[in-house]
Amino acid sequence: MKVVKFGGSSLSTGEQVKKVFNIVTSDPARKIVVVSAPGKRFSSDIKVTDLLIECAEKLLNDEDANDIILSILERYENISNELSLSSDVIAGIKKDLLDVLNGDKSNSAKYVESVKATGEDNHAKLIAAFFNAQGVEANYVNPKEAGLFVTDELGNAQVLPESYELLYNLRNQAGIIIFPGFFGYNKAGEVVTFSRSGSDITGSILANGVKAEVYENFTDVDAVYSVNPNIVSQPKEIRELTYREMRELSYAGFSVFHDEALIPAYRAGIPVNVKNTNNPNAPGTRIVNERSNTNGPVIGIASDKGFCSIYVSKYLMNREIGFGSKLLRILEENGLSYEHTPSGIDDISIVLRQNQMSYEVEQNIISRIKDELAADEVKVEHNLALIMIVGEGMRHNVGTTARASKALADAKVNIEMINQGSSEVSMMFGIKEEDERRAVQALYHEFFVAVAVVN
Ligand SMILES: Nc1ncnc2c1ncn2[C@@H]1O[C@H](COP(=O)(O)OP(=O)(O)O)[C@@H](O)[C@H]1O
Ligand SMILES: N[C@@H](CC(=O)OP(=O)(O)O)C(=O)O
Repeated sequence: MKVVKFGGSSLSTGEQVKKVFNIVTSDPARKIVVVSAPGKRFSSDIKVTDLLIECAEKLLNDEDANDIILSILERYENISNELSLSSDVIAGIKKDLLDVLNGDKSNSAKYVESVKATGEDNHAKLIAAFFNAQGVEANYVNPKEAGLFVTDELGNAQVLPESYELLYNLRNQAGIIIFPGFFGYNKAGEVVTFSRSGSDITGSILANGVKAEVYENFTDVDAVYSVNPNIVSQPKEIRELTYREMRELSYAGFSVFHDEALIPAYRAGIPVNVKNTNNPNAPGTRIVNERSNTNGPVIGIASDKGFCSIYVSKYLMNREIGFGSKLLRILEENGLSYEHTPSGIDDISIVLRQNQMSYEVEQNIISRIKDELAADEVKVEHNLALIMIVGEGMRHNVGTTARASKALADAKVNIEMINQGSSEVSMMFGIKEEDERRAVQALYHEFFVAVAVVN
């Protein structure tokens, strides 16, 4: 049995849904189909999920949301018309959406969650109707009925372990299962969504629950590329990656697959196959426990913007017991999570996502570190990009840091910090955001031979 997930780009029009139908029905093992809300049809288009969030926020502010409600319904109507579905389908979607929009607004965050989830929920119903109209038995399955229970972290849900056993029963259900991605239910029976792009997570949880032979994740590219194709044109395709490599790369910026989506599949030892809905015969990329092919120390280079670093120096920091834990406690007390902590003998930097930290919080942290830890110097540097070079081969290869540093120096990129991950399969470089593209292109050139770059 296979679990297949189709992303928003794969389901953005009726034509795309027809491709999905052909892919699913071409292989009887494709039994569980996880779907996203309609995504972008072209690059400047707006995802239905974004329209829903804007709509919910308008209604919470007592603003007129009629135009946006019409735009959302129009997306489903266009798809339904292209698929020649009966008008009942759209009538059902309209009723469901309006019921949720007119629902309880006393807790605004929970209200937004319910509205957001209708994107996937209604699309799953529409797609099930299309399969049935083609004479193929397919059933929409609601995550609550199936037992997909999650924590109460709104917009950042984590699966509860008991879900896996409950989801196993999906194996016994007749016909093809059309399952909405992106959300589950808390113990109180309320909708809670995963973080953005979280339908990938739903697919992985289901693959673990039903002990699938493979989790196929269909998107709009032929493979996971060794670098973001928006930075380097026609980059090298990756045939096989380990879970660990993919986790590092998706965490560090490969938006093609959600970084949290690997864990459930990994725990159950289920391979993940990233494939293209628009070219399903291409082999795609397989994510597995161990890979055989060797292609140099580096398999991929990922990057992401929006970080800052808090640099703290104090003479004899190395001898002060508990310095690190006191420092991290100050962050914890300000509700901040951190990404990396490169350190020296007398100094340490804490790298974090800067959108978590307001100006007031930043000032508070600086003065607390100075006062409570008697630091000699505290400096916050903003607008950093992190570049992650990843590859299992790096564990046994001593020259990688030198090659990367030289490539960056030749491209006139100043390295603000370096961190060798303890996993030994990754190396992180902190640089200024404005140097990101140049740096990634230089590293790609160094590790994957000369190719054309996108300016
Ligand atoms: N290393 C990479 N390999 C492949 N695609 C990448 C990579 N990094 C970023 N992407 C982007 O990820 C996109 C697919 O992810 P996403 O838009 O979330 O798809 P979906 O709609 O299927 O969920 C690609 O179109 C590509 O622009
Ligand atoms: N629709 C949700 C969940 C998702 O996974 O979407 P996509 O498959 O289009 O990335 C979002 O936009 O976040």
